[in-house]
Amino acid sequence: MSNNKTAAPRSNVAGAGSVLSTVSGPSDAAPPDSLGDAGPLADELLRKVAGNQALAAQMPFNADKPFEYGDASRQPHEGSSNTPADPIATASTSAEQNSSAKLGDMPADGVNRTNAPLDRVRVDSADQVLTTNQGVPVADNQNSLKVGLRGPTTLEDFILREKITHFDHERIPERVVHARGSGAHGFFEAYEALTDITRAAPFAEAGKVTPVFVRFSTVAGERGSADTARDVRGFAVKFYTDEGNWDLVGNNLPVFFIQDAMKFPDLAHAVKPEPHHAMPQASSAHDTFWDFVSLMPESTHMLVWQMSDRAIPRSYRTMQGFGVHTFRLVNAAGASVFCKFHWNPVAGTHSLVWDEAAKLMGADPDFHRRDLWEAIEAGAFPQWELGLQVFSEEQAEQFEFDVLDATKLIPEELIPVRAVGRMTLNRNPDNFFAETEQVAFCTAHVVPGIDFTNDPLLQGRLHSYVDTQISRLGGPNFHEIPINAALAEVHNNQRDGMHRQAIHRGRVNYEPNSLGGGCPFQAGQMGFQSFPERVSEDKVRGKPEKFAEHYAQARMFFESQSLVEQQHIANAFRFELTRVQTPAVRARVIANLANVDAMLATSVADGLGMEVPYPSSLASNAPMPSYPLSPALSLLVRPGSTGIATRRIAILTGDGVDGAGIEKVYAALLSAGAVPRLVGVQLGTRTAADGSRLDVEISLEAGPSVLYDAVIVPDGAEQGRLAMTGQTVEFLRDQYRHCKPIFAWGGGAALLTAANLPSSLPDGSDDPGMTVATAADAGGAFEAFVKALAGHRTFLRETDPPTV
Ligand code: HEM
Repeated sequence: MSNNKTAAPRSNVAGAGSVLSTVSGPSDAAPPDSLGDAGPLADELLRKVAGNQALAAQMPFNADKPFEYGDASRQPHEGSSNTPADPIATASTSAEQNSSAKLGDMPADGVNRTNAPLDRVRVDSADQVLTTNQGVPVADNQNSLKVGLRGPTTLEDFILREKITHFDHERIPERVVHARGSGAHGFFEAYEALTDITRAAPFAEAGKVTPVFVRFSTVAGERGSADTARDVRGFAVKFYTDEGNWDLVGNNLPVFFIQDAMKFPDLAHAVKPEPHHAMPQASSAHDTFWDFVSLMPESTHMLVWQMSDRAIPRSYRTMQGFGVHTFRLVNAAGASVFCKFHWNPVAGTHSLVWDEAAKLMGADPDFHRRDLWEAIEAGAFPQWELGLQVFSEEQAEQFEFDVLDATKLIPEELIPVRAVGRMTLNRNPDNFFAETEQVAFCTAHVVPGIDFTNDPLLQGRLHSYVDTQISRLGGPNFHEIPINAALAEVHNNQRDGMHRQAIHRGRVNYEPNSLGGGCPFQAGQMGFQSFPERVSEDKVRGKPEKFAEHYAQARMFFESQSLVEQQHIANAFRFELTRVQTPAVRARVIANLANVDAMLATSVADGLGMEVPYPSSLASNAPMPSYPLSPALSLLVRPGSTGIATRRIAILTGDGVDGAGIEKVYAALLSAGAVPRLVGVQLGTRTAADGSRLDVEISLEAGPSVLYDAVIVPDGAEQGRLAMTGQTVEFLRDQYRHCKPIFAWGGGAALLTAANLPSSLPDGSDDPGMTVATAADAGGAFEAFVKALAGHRTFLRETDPPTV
């Protein structure tokens, strides 16, 4: 590496002058030759960063600038430049960039409906006098009232008693399922009017904007459990529509374990910690879960999904969402079609690998919560397209499966997904408890234009949610909690109950009446009208014949996966069943898998040291349907369109590194929206080879490999010495093992050698995720690294069992 301090800056980095001025090293330091040949991509990125003071301010090349772990600390939630005080302004900017929508357009009455229910109740206590809950100013919040300084505390001390009493009652029951979650505000914007198929308000016209609140969750773990457990993720969206709240309470998998609500309590009991010792936490890898599902072959399709990488998403931002059930859409004329709802992430579908997910549970149990929060704070607003699969009842009758069976999906190749709008999450909650914890979703919350089908799982859900919320939220009035309150006006004759907030006036709380002006009146045709489906059947307990086929779609799903995804599924079954102590349970699961795919059953059985048992008997005599492969079911077909934005990159930094080279790489990554971090053995200032100083932002101990999507090992004569620290070697080996892009230039390559990382793939071919360059070639190599980063991972590195 050249460190020519007297040379003039090279022309291709001259644009970075304003950034370079923040360097605390010698003022005559010139950019090094190594990255001077950074190439057009890096040049363009550097030009961007040079003109962007906000980015420049994030550069860690000034020893006086304090840095803390976490991006949120750089962009304070309140009043940050990325979080305008008026979220409508944010929404406008974002929407204008993404479409022709006019989100700034307020209704004629000028009411900001996006935040109205929350604005009413926001409290900011800064610079205010401390009071009791009765508004009495508190003179001393440090000392209780005593008889003498060393005497007993008086019962009279109402200030102490009020404070402690409130504290004693601060916890409410957690959700019986989906207890662990994270929420965000945003808006949905329709691409076009869908009035031909539904009168639902969000689809009334192109560009129509509807505020939303979204809560993502895991299912099995308790409220304080880790985010990256292998689990289904909840994906619940509350649309605050002009005609009341519509809750689309979905998951990130399009099918479910069971067909009938009757079995839901059993399913939840089986997967939750076992009742005698309350273990394991947030894990399906235990006997009671697999015992139950092995006896419920209808769960087989869902199990293959749950063992897939979809159950360990990289981020909430990179997972799909599904309404799961078949719903009805109804237009103003009363005509109805069936519909399945899909959310497709603009950032693409990306997942963790299991070893990484397991390590993340310790390294950062809040990994997904933090990721969502930081992305929104940083202005990288997560987005999803809403897609509809619309089909008629006549079409449904032709399908080989029953659309009322939630263990089946409709292949996209059979009914295409039509993109109808986009959801953007652009504001974090102000208060976790008030918003994310108290939000109450319910499948029964539909609006005119959306209706139910007879799916027996959905029908049970219609009851369950409000029922549980009455106990979780302490009575029947939780619809008045601001996060749950409709933006549409609410008028009815319901009164009283625990925690009633509204003060209804007048003597009339019944209808019809003549004393209150007859109000509120019924809306008739304007109101919600259930679709008048004709039903004429015997009352029975049972299921239709098509519900009895449990394996064909599981086979379609498995065989539509790429080889690496198939291997991950087999490995996940092996892991979970290895944790199962009862051999008969393992055998039953594999007997069910034998009906899905022989390779899958054999692979899992091999992994458990078992023979493949005889396939379990089928519940239906009808021939098993044979579905064509459905390529849309692979995660790999949705790379997304946000490039490397929000990816986290560790730059291993020791003394004697190529300081100017690091600075250029850092600037280029920042400019592309990525999140580079200088990672070192410990915090403090490092002196680069050119004498400039670099502030290590996080230590290897506090910022282990799993927190990063990629690693860069810059040039430096002493970089190889970093390998003397076990943490560095572990860091690099985990990056390699988790198939992440690795970029080293110049002396940095010595560290890869010291960590014993293979230089080629197991089959001997070049590893596209491993970019090693001489100092002179580093610029071009950086582009290759960025390409690998956009491609996420190099799964071809994987061996089973791992050799690294
Ligand atoms: C009969 C079947 C089901 C029953 C009885 C049931 C019941 C429940 C209950 C009691 C809760 C806690 C609600 C609360 O305390 O606010 C819940 C949460 C949730 N359920 Fe279900 N569930 C069922 C099936 C499903 C299915 C099939 C899906 C996905 C399509 C789903 C998605 C969710 C989600 C996303 C949440 C969390 C909502 C939030 O973030 O607050 N559930 N479920």
